[in-house]
Amino acid sequence: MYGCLPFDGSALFAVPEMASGTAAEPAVCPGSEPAESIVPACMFAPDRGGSDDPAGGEDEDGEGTNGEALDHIDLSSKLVLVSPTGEQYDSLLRHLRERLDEGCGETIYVVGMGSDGGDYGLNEKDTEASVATVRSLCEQIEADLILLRERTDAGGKIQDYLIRRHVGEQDFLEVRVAVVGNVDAGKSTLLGVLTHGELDNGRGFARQKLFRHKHEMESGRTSSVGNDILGFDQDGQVVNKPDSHGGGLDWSKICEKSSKVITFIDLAGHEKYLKTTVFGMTGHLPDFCMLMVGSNAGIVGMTKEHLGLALALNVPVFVVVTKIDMCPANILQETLKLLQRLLKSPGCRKIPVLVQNKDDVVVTASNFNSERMCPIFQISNVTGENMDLLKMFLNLLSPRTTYNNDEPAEFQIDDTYSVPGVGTVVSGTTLRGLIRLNDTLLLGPDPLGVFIPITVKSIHRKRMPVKEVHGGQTASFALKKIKRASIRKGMVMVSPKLQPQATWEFEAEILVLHHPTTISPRYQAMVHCGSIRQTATILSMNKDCLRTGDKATVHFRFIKTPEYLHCDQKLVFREGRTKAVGTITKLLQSVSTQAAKAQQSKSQANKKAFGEDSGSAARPPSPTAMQPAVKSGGGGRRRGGQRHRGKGLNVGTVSPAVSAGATGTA
Ligand SMILES: Nc1nc2c(ncn2[C@@H]2O[C@H](COP(=O)(O)OP(=O)(O)OP(=O)(O)O)[C@@H](O)[C@H]2O)c(=O)[nH]1
Repeated sequence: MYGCLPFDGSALFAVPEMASGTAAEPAVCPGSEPAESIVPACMFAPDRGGSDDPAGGEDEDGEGTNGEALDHIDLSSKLVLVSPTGEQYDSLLRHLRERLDEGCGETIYVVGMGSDGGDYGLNEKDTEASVATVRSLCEQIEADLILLRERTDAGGKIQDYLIRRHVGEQDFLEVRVAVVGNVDAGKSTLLGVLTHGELDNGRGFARQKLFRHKHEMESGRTSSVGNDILGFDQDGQVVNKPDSHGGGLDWSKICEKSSKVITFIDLAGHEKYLKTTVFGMTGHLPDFCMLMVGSNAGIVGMTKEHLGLALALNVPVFVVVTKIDMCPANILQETLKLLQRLLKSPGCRKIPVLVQNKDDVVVTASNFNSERMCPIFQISNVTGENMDLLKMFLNLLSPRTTYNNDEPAEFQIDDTYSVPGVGTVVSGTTLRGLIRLNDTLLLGPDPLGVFIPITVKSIHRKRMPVKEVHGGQTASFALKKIKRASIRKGMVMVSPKLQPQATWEFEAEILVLHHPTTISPRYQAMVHCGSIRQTATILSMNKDCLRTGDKATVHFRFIKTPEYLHCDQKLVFREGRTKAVGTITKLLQSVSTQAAKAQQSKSQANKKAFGEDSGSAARPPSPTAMQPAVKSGGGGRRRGGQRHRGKGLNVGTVSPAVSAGATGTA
């Protein structure tokens, strides 16, 4: 299970040693002088062939430059686009369609390169003919063709194009980028500069536009999960136009004009707000993580912590080094050197790549999904240096979640609101499937594990009313006849076809990243899993105790309410400085829907009998009513994630009984 984590322990949380052979050390490109041996982007250019790719990353599926080699029709020559036969044309069309599906509607297409070992590059006439073929393919698919870069090789011209499928007038591609980094790294400032198009003054001017709470305004620190959007039109130009009076942004206008919208999930840098940062990383499902590092401060504070979190959750990371306007050259070099050591260390195993020009942007963006590459930008929010490279890179990022409208719908709730005149509104992310206006979904689980039918009365995407949303898109729904108080973060709305069940207990394979002493059964800490955030107790594990760096199979139980979980979901288990990451492997005690409903009717009948107010309905069940023997230890978790001493939790008797009697498990 851990094979899939690009992580081998707590190495990130100690001062990293110089990487010893974790990544190839290719020669530095002439003309570039990056710090020590940061890999120049040209090492990733497709024209170097697979064998000397420092990522060891020849195309996993054996495809050539434009994905040709999969069927029996030979498309390997660079000349195939010049004048393809009918069969070749159909095959090219099919492959392009597949690639657009994989890339959620986008792909980078290279003209003038084959995979048959011949010289790269085409003469003027062949280039023109090839581009005409690609243009015709794009017309068939209803996609735009945008030239990204042109270069020459032995055989002539090579051109890289962005092919982007047309989206409906109200539609746009959505990419979510989590913004993390230590306090003062310049996160909010960069977002202010990107989304409002005005440079900073070095004294907090740009970030003022983003602060959401009064105390943030006063302290200058981000405490909440903030969302900011940056729209790009078909040609990759930024469409954000702040209001000339208040400086605000009209999200609907941005979305209307955009073919791609980047949503930044601005997360707090201060350790005090780590809980919110973890929630943002797990609950808001970022496609990518932008790790910000102040060039003058270097790798300090929460930098490693945030990087570790992104790695544990398998979110590809790129780094933005800020404040290069005020940083002496030697300090900047030192920061880059430490950064590359950290990225190449055994705990990370990334390949740092310095992005210095537009070519580098194209190369890094087209290879970024490999997860091992880590592009590094050096920018100034004050002078705007290299901001164009960062914007170009953002425009080339494609969402990582592919969606299939035929799958049953699942929507995870990460926030709730009471909107005057509208009622209860829930916001979150559509994990899969398609949700349309007036669809009936099941909302839950409530504290008894029950899901109730609910009709979607209105849908908003980025504050814009829409008729449907699909997998990978965030949205908010107005819900009728339900109180905000009865909905909590972590609940879901799913298609009735899924027959959802809530789970009290689950098994996960975890890796302890850091713990000051040892973790043993009865230890309690906060489980973050998707938008679920609830304390859970360790009931048992396959080792006596766990220390930093240990892996184990652990049996957890939520202390308050059952949750809707899936196998293979990633989780973070944390309390103070203790951190573990893992993957759910088994759902152990799901709530039987019938039993939960019976319990619900019983409690409603009791309430009527005793004349109780309906507001008190949602009380968590006594665990003994739902399953054998677990007591919550007298009401909830103790502070500080301490082990529960004493009688409250009879682990010895619970575990075997639960495992054996796990009826209705998934
Ligand atoms: N000279 C210079 N100053 C910058 C740059 N980027 C940010 N600053 C300044 O650095 C300070 C901190 O920036 P913030 O954007 O608040 O930092 P942050 O990472 O969002 O901090 P938290 O919200 O607390 O996590 C502000 O005074 C900015 O004006 C830059 O590129 N150059």
